[in-house]
Amino acid sequence: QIELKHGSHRIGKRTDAVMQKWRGYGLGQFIHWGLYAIPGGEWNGKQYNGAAEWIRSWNGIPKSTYDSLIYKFNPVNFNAEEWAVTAKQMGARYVTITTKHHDGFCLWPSKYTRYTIANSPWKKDIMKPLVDAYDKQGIDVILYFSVMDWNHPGWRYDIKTKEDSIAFEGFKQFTRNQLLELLTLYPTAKGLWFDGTWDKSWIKQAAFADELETEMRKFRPGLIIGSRFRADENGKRHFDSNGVLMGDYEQGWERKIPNKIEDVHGNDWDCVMTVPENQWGYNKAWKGHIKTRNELLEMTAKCVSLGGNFVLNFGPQGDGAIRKEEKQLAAQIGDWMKTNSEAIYNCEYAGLEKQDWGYFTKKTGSDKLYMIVFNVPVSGALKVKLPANTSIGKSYLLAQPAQLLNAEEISGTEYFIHLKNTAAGNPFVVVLEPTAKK
Ligand SMILES: C[C@@H]1N[C@@H](C#Cc2ccccc2)[C@H](O)[C@@H]1O
Repeated sequence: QIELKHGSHRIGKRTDAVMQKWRGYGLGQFIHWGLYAIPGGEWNGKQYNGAAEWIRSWNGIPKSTYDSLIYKFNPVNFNAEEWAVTAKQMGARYVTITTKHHDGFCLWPSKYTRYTIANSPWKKDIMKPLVDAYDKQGIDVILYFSVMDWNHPGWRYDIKTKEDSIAFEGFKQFTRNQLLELLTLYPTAKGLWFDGTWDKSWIKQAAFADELETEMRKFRPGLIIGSRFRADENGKRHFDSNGVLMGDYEQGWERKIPNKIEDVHGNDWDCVMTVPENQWGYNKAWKGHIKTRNELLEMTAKCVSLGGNFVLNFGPQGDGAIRKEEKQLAAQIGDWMKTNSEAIYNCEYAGLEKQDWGYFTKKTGSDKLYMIVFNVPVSGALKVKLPANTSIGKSYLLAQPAQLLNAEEISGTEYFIHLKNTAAGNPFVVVLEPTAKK
């Protein structure tokens, strides 16, 4: 055990109601929107190969040239209600929205910089109508905030000189001011999703970041902050020098999903995922492998089966409209969720051996089990292994509860659930109501 002043301040999961609600969300929406949506992955008429929201950095655009995009930000088709209804129809229970991405452009009229929506042709606050619209749909809001801020003169990748140190002190106060400003302006926000915290300059701020996290939690009791915000005094991120999770949930699952329960170390976590391979901001070219509805449903089921949430990213266009492909996916996912969300919402890891046909989830606070089936075996028989003292009381399709399925006991703990219809097609859910063995 290494003595730490700025490591994790809690062992084990948070048990309060706010975090218990977070744990049961199952499915969320991520929104990446900002100036980068205007070029949309193109510059001087040429597609560039990186992530659309990194075009300023990876495409080597001069600061003043990129910054002048602010004068073009006038999203005439922005409709907060429409975004929130799209998320509602998809079945999202929470949304994470970029308030400020790495380029430093603020979607709210911050007092601490001119590089905000207030100085764009749009002028008006974007965050307030969004927070209100999602609140109205009963979807909890998490505010994404990039600590790394390429626009601010005080930002440094590392602190090497006295000048760096003086500049970065100013930047640290700017960061604190903006975070307290966001918590003040949008008091219904349930959490902060931090990004851009990997550079040495920030990693060296263990004490400052620890104090700031404590201050934010005092300012907004119940605030949810993930493992990506700060490092401990040895520079350890996500997990401190004793291997204990920093923050309230693991934020490392970006565009990747754990494979087995051991990978999540008994922590809360969510996976944030793009529809294309690696585009968070709007990219005009809907290119490379675009994940299908079934792929995204399987990712959702896999995340919930391993005790996490799945957060799907949307990158609205520069004019504020959500692209049609994303709207279609939201509707297709929502269609499936209409029938099957009982196996996703307020569900957790079932503690059963994974089988080839798909994923188990278990209703929190109940013994009810769900089998989310993606791969129907040619035998039509779905294998289930239960704990020794448990048998299957009832089994049926969630979509047709009246039609009981035959659960054949193969051995003391193994059963086959025999499907009546083995036609492949849509993923479906079988419900198991276990009972104690007589
Ligand atoms: C949630 C996602 N994190 C951001 C990133 C990144 C990144 C990309 C390359 C190397 C290191 C970090 C993406 O721009 C998006 O906001």
